Amino acid sequence: MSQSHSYSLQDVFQNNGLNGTFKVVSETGTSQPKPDYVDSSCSLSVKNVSYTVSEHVGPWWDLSSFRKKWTRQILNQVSFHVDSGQIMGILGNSGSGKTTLLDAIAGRIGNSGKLLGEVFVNGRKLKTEQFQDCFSYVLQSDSLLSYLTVEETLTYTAHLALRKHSSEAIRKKVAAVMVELSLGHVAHSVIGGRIFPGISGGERRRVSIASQLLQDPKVILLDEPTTGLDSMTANQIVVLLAELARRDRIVIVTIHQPRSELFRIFNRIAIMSRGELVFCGEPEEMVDFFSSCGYECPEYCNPFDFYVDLTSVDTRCSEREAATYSRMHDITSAYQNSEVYKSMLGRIEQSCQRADKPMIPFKSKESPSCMSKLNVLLRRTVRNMSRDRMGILMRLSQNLIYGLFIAFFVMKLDKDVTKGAVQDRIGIIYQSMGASPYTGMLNAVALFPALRAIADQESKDGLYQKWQMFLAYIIHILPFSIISVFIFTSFLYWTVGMNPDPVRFVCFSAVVMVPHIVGELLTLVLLGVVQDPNMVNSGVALLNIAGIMVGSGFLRSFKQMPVVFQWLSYLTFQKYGCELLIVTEFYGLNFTCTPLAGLPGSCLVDSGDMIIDQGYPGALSRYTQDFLLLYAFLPALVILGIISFKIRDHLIRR
Ligand SMILES: Nc1ncnc2c1ncn2[C@@H]1O[C@H](COP(=O)(O)OP(=O)(O)OP(=O)(O)O)[C@@H](O)[C@H]1O
Repeated sequence: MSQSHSYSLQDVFQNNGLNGTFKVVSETGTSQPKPDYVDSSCSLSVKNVSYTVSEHVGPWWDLSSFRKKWTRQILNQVSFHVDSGQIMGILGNSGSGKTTLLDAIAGRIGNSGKLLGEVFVNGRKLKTEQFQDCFSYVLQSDSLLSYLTVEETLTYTAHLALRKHSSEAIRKKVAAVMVELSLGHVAHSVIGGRIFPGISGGERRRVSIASQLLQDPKVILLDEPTTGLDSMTANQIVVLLAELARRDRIVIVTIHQPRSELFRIFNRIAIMSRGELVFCGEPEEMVDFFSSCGYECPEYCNPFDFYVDLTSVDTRCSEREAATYSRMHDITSAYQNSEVYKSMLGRIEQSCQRADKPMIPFKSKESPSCMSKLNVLLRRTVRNMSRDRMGILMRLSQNLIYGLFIAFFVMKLDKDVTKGAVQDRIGIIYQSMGASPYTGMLNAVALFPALRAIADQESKDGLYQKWQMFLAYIIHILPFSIISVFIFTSFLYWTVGMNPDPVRFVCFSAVVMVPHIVGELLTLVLLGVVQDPNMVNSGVALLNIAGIMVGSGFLRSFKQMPVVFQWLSYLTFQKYGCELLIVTEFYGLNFTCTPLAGLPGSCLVDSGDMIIDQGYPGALSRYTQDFLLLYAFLPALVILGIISFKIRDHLIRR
């Protein structure tokens, strides 16, 4: 049943007679009558949800104990019932299982453990594939693009979620959601990030909630929405959530220890400890229940703090642990024998037994086609990046800066063999092939993890799949990669005086482009399956070092290499790239020589063709083939990336 009036903290304090200090015992009788939600348009029942995981007994280096496993109970027979129009707060100390319970309800728990129990919406049992379409889930951390405005953020999300809506309808929807969450005044402000200011933390939280509201969910789950906010802002967020609930929705929110003013904001309060529901009921029922157990909340004491402390298990020493565990256990048993518990079980049965069960209210899900999603993701990523001046500057200049180092070091290439004509040219080729992947890698590590976090969340919301974000990212970096490599090669090639043939310059640039893009692609592929960007950094660096060692033929000629390395060299892009650059630079080049006194044979090499024949026999005839094989690494890595991000779907649970 929806109610039209809105709440503010002030209203709540006044309605409840709460003027700063909290008097639990004397206030219980004066509470306002709760609305009757029995005929609500939606109900959520959670029945006997348990979750267990197997854990190794010992560390991995102690094999005998590592092989043994023990079962850990994370959730134990949790049941509760909520009707629409209600907000339920799940309280509990850290590690009590609040987030796991929310994940279990939302169907996001993954398959690392064993999940038992059932979730019903309107008395109908949810099937596995229905969870995502039924619940909206706001995670503890906001994953938003820093350079977009609030309005843009919501508009792009709406475009990803709602296909059948026209642009005008989406504009109206976004405007309505912004009004509902009081975001109108910051509609054109950028979200902001760690290095530049944007909207406040509370406003960011509201944008995250607004993104979920675009699909008109009936059930909204929020994990710690007040974490990291000052208490005033935290209270405002909870009041706002209560307001959303009053508009015919179910809101379930985990919260550490809210301020006492919020006591009557919640229609249901659940307290968790060690994976068990120690209590779940209305605030007044909670006070009565704990009083009947002999634990009266002292006057002027925050009841949330008091009851959570009372039911927590203190693990600081074994005696305290035994005593507090026993107390928690006694309270849980008392709750399971209480009228509150029985009446809650009755409501679950009532909603499941109803003959005229309403349909399950799914979120609006008119998802666009794969290409349209890719288009929206691409536009969103480009818009975000176009405002990141430092990011663009970094992308465009890093190769050039590297080119400056080389040019400054080499200065001018000589034709005289004894003055480094061969060695300096090979050095430039080695540096161009060996260092370009690093700049690509640095870009990906700096820019992609933020997008990956957003893709993780939005793919869980069913907006698109993670690999689509990967593709959008690749497409949007391509022009930057091409321009940045051309700036690098244009400067280096002509400054140091490489082979002065424009066609060769284009070939040189086209070859150097590949290691740069491969470095970025390889990093993205690994970022799909490895969470830690530092590990990815090290992995790509090592792969690149190994590749240039085996593939270039500079450190050891191919003829001298053990056969296994000769075969391995065919798997490296450096083999084809170096061979191409050697031919591009050395073919048809004639050297001069000033014989060095006391060094007979210093003038043995007189042409570039000799370098090719001796180090890379047949390279000239393989020129086109080498180009094709080099460029084949790009689509191969794109396909690997798609596979990697599909694997990520199974790896990332929350
Ligand atoms: N898949 C899992 N494997 C092993 N342990 C797990 C798994 N999921 C959760 N846990 C453990 O279950 C306990 C409850 O975790 P959960 O994140 O639900 O707690 P919480 O109440 O939300 O804590 P906090 O308030 O600190 O976020 C923790 O000790 C956590 O380490």
